[in-house]
Amino acid sequence: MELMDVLYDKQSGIAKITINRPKVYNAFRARTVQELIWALRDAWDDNTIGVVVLTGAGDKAFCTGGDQKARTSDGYDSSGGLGGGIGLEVETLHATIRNIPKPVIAAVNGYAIGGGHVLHVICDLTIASDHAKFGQIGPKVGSYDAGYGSAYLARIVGEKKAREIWYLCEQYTAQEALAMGLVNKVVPHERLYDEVDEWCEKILQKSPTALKMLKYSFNADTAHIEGISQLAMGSLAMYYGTEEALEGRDAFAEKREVNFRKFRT
Ligand SMILES: CC(C)(COP(=O)(O)OP(=O)(O)OC[C@H]1O[C@@H](n2cnc3c(N)ncnc32)[C@H](O)[C@@H]1OP(=O)(O)O)[C@@H](O)C(=O)NCCC(=O)NCCSC(=O)CCC(=O)c1ccccc1C(=O)O
Repeated sequence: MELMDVLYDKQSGIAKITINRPKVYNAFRARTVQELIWALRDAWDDNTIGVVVLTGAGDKAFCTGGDQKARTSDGYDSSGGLGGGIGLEVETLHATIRNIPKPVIAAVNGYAIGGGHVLHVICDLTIASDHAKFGQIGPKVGSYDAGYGSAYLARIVGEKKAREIWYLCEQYTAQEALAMGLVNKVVPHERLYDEVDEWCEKILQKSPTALKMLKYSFNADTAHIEGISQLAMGSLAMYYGTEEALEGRDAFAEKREVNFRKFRT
């Protein structure tokens, strides 16, 4: 597959996948999602690869979720990919990160917001730069991920915190994320990739079959969330066409205050 939105590099047992759309803070469009799935599948099939690193290009962002500028009145512009319900094959991307039988490390180099936050949540491990910021933003921009974004997040940070994250849509510092168990380690920004390499080296010294079975065991306990995710994305596809959701999208595009009060009648 010709890669336009993603950089993909394989070296010494490590597959590094970089979302490369820094102008939009590494937001993903349909094509980006397809390329991410392709790269993950390549790493899955390649027996020389023992660990996968997911990160974002530049200094500002890991990933800020769906590209709001590619959002039409019935979901995201799907012209660059298979599309489906919401115009992005996000369910397949999530399932691929979950099911690839190798650890996936999120190297969070900046904002991990919205659907970008969900990506790091699903990864096996997260190492964060000390200037990374974390949060969900869907209810502010007329969107939600009520699959892994809510149910699996609650497994990680607990029900109260997960509800706070979604209901208030605040941003959290890397240290706050560490305190709530959302990330494994915080390092000075300039050390991020050295630290990630060290974690990869430690993983590469371990038995691949043991790691694979452990990953499947961890996954089994939350496997039902895949079904919730399909329902969530199906409902999201219907929600995206509503005036309420479009108000969120338009307010972001027009850089103005959102007005959801009119929908509370
Ligand atoms: C990340 C911000 C908080 C950073 O703010 P700030 O530092 O002030 O920078 P900005 O000037 O806002 O941004 C710089 C530049 O980048 C553009 N940009 C940033 N994010 C996006 C984006 N997601 N899409 C398109 N463009 C983006 C921004 O417009 C600026 O460019 P200009 O040319 O100067 O205008 C802030 O940027 C921010 O809040 N971004 C919005 C993030 C967002 O709305 N993401 C989608 C959230 S939807 C969600 O959370 C739930 C849904 C979900 O998880 C999901 C599930 C399934 C499919 C898709 C999604 C999904 O994520 O939509």
